[in-house]
Amino acid sequence: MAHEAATRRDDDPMDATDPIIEMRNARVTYDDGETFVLDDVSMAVERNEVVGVVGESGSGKSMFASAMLDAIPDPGRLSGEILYHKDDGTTIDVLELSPEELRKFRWEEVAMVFQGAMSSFNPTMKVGGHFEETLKAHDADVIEGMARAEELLADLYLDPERVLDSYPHELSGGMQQRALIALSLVLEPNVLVMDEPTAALDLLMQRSILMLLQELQEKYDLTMVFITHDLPLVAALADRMAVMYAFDLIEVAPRDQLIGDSGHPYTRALLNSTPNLDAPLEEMRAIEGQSPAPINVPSGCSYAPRCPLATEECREVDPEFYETGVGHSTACHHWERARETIDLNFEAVEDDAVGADTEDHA
Ligand SMILES: Nc1ncnc2c1ncn2[C@@H]1O[C@H](COP(=O)(O)OP(=O)(O)OP(=O)(O)O)[C@@H](O)[C@H]1O
Repeated sequence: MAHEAATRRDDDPMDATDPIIEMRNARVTYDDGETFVLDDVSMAVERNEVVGVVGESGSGKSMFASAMLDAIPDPGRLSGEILYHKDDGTTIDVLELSPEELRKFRWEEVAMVFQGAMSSFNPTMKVGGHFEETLKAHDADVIEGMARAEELLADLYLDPERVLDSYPHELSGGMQQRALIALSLVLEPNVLVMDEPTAALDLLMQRSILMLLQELQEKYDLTMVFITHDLPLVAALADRMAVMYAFDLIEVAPRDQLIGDSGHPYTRALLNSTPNLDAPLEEMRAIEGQSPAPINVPSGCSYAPRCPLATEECREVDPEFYETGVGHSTACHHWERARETIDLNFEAVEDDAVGADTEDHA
């Protein structure tokens, strides 16, 4: 068979030389295990890398992000293992932390920023109050911490004095979101997990924030996990990309490989359905059919009912990951045929695309 040359992988956690977070067989259920909205997901995140996680709405991206911090919204239940490797070489088993330990972990090691800053801020408290309250709650030195807050706000091209002295509603959406990113970093976490952090903002502000995140990542050696449905947006920032379909990862690869040489028919369809300035409109193709609800996930490959290459094998055997390139894992029995027969019309994203047209940060 065509794919025999590839190594079949049974070790789900993707290879990593210096992982900071390892998710092993993570599952989330809201109905005592009848259905799963995160279904046996394993992935390692390398220290200092930027991982972009993409997928259609409802594919489980938020569950993936929240699982890293054991922050699944109630009454969801998370099982599996989340390991966090500290700088000092010790390892934290996140799902075994006490509520108090978890509270510290979430700000001091791994911080999270969600879409819609407005709902994260208390509207009756000035922005400066949020920084002070956070520092006090973690027994941090407030004077030192506020100096750090000012530096972070300035890093994000905000006027620290003005922003700290403002109520959240006095700031624009883009300023609020940047203030929230500064707040999430005030306790010097190593990892920043962002779930659609720019979704509510206009295109220019999205690009601008991405450029600032890139600068922050370099300045503070951050590891970033960026969740979005907007593939071109995160492709401009990510070192590695992961694609989710039906509550599971289906492909993980270095950014350029995922965009230029993906092996999964779904990833290729996703790329071809993405609005792209370089591709003629007539080449843009919507993905036919719908992704399954948790109750209807088919057996075998969950993409098989929509896949032009599906065979009996796909309907019967859920594909493991195949190693389809260096650091490139693809959960498809027919990855070689996908590359041969499904043409791509998505042009690779220029690295400097993030910086384009972003002079006005305010
Ligand atoms: N509180 C809940 N109870 C039951 N099911 C839920 C709950 N929250 C989310 N889900 C389900 O979990 C699945 C995954 O949701 P998730 O929010 O992770 O998707 P997503 O890919 O982030 O989508 P979006 O891009 O729309 O935010 C969906 O089918 C959703 O309906």
